[in-house]
Amino acid sequence: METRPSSSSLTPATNLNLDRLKVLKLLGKGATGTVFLVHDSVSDSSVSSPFALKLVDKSSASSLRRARWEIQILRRLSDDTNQNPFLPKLLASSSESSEFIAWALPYCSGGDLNVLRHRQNDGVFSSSVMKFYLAEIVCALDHLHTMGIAYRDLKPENILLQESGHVTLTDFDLSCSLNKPTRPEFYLSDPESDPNSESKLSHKRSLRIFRQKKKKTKSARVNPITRRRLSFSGGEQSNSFVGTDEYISPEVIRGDGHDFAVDWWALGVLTYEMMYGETPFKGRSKKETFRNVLMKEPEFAGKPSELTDLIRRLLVKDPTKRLGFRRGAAEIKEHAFFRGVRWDLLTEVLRPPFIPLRDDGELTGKVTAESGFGIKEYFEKLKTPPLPLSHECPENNPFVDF
Ligand SMILES: Nc1ncnc2c1ncn2[C@@H]1O[C@H](COP(=O)(O)OP(=O)(O)OP(=O)(O)O)[C@@H](O)[C@H]1O
Repeated sequence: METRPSSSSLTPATNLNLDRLKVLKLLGKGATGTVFLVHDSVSDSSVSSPFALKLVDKSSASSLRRARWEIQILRRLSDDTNQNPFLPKLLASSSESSEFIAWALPYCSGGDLNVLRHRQNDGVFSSSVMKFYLAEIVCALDHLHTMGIAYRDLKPENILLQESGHVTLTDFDLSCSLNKPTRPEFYLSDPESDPNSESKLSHKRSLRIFRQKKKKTKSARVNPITRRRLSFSGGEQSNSFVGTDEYISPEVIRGDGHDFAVDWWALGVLTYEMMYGETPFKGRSKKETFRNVLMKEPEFAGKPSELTDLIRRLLVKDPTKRLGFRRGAAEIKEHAFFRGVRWDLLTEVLRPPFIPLRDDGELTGKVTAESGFGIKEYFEKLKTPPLPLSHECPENNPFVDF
């Protein structure tokens, strides 16, 4: 009998049976969850449709709360009749076992934008590559904001590349539900001001000099800051203290209450990092980073350009004066840097700058249905002391990344 591919037959209503899933690979580990590439050993024994499975250990009450919230957001995104191509779909979730809460997502085989940036010459993207990724990210944020969701965790590590080379935002546990802004101009698309700046980039040359002037500091941006006050949903603003140090906005640090404009601030930080290979406000400590976010203006190497103008307008400390505050994504889409982008045709017309190589062997060769580990077995194994190195065979051992 022909077996049905697993991920294509999953729906958000499907109840995943964790006992049938086999781990092919560890995809990542964040502050709350562990993400595996898995396949269903019964319905997909030939490993034709593997998918990503995020597992969260239920022993931490806050992780559990955040996991349930993330599933709720993903379900909303999946139920939306007008699905956005740059946001993930919930494929299925498992009924909660005593130990885990788990859900399935489409596998993004291209890794994340942080890894991709480090593979570039000088560790930065060209302006045209940035335009492609930023346009897709703006579309994804626009869609979330239209649904009343502030994302609040934009950073390169959370921007994954699909097999097609297009982006997908991931990790929604810090997002929150807000009422849509009541200011009427938010819904207008009237670009009375054109924030154009005509000068050209002489970017890479000045980048080296600029970097020499800056001190190197250690990266500490994996763990989101814990909430001061839990508020997943509420009114027009949220007061919770969330985000990753270098991406956090001034209004969040001040505890002023914040809204969708925090995502446009983070877009400014992201754009800066894609351009210069480092974030604009990073200090030697969290305290110094926060002081910089509140007080320091971003430094730009080289001549002013449309790109630096965009960043400058996004990194305005006062959220009410920030690009995107008044009319949302429309203001950003109208910026000169995005001139020529066909926003309605992003998925069809543009050829993504990088297409992940399809490594079939990775999925079906070295680790097969027979050799894949069960989820529970995987975690059990982690609790036992490792074998001496001489007994390990790294090529076939999916635990090596741990
Ligand atoms: N659908 C996917 N396809 C491929 N890799 C994925 C997928 N989802 C997540 N990952 C990988 O797993 C990592 C951790 O996932 P995620 O960010 O959702 O976990 P988290 O515990 O919520 O992280 P954080 O510490 O940022 O809150 C990601 O950075 C990415 O490398």
